Amino acid sequence: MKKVGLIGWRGMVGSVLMGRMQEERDFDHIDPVFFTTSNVGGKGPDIGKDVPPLKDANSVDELKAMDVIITCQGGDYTKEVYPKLRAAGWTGYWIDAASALRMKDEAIIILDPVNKHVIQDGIAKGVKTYVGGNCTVSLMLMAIGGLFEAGLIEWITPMTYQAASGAGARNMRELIQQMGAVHAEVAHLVSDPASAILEIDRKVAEFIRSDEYPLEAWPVPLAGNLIPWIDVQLESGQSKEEWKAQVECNKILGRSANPVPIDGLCVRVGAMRCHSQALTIKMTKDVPLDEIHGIIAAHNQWVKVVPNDREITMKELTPAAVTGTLTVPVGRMRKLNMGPEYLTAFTVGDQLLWGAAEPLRRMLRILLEA
Ligand SMILES: NC(=O)C1=CN([C@@H]2O[C@H](COP(=O)(O)OP(=O)(O)OC[C@H]3O[C@@H](n4cnc5c(N)ncnc54)[C@H](OP(=O)(O)O)[C@@H]3O)[C@@H](O)[C@H]2O)C=CC1
Ligand SMILES: N[C@@H](CC(=O)OP(=O)(O)O)C(=O)O
Repeated sequence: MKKVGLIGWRGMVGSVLMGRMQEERDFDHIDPVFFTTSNVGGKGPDIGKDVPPLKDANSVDELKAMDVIITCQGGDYTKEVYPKLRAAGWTGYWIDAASALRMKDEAIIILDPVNKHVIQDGIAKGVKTYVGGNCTVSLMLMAIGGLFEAGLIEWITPMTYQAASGAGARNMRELIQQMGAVHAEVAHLVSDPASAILEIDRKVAEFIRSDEYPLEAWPVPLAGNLIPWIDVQLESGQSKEEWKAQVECNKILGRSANPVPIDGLCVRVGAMRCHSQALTIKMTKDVPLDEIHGIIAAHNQWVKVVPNDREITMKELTPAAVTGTLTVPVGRMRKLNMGPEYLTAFTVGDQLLWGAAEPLRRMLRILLEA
């Protein structure tokens, strides 16, 4: 059995990965070795079979003994350890959730329901580095991969509504604290039917702007607010999250030399772990909506076409409905007033599952089957 080193397994993405690997019985097919940056020699997780004590995730010698390494430890760890490991002559498979290596020539971005041919080509050519894509990018491709495959996309503008989980566990906790603090500030007025709504609103607005509002993980308030900037600022005026859409999407599709233009705005909202996106798509030709539905639905087993109906949309096309599932619903599809080639769509997906953990474990399975 292949020796598979797991790093970052107790973090948020890592815990989701561990849960999925247990559900799919991935551990039956590998010899797992768990690493740590903080508790060397400690007890490994309970996965239903014996595992050795935790090994040092910074030890190149320990890591070199692995056939495959899967890491969800983060970009700083990757930047520190990966070059040393390769320089030491390690030729094993490196599977990573962090963005650090995504755009390197030696790496393939993995999303096998969309680019299994690119992955299999890579394995055949000896590529050893496989990196999960940015969450919004992977979720958009899971939703409308069929339209790309059919060559129906001329360009896309994605406008995102990204959940707190994308910023990490601390940020999720703080969002909840913020929600609670806002409520606590005006709880007595909210529970009094005779109170004036504008008085409540004024107090809430004052509180959100005050120093009392819980604000350590987030740079500015999120609950009762939104943040139209995600990640660092680039010269182009884009945020780095916005820049990733075109470069990563085209790399996943294996068409970086002839890229589909993709550009829009990324916005953080107070959802917990599901990213949503409103897409404006310029199609290469006028295709009837029912055919579009069929093309999208046939692409993979997780995408779900939601009819453009008010009741069904409100029930099925929301973060609350999708969270914790692998289903990627896409709905609100209709032709825009701009013309019959202009399609709009709205899609939602769990950013810790398809957006982070799931492509990693599926890559491991592909390697085990190769
Ligand atoms: N969050 C996201 O949406 C996405 C994240 N990613 C990538 O995955 C990386 C990891 O993200 P994420 O899982 O959110 O990071 P976490 O902060 O949850 O976990 C990272 C590491 O922190 C250490 N750690 C320290 N204290 C704790 C604690 N109390 N509980 C759990 N772990 C702790 C663990 O290392 P140790 O066991 O060695 O101490 C753990 O592996 C990111 O940096 C990013 O590169 C990719 C896609 C999406
Ligand atoms: N930046 C994403 C989360 C993330 O970790 O993305 P990436 O894997 O591209 O760094 C978000 O905030 O929602």
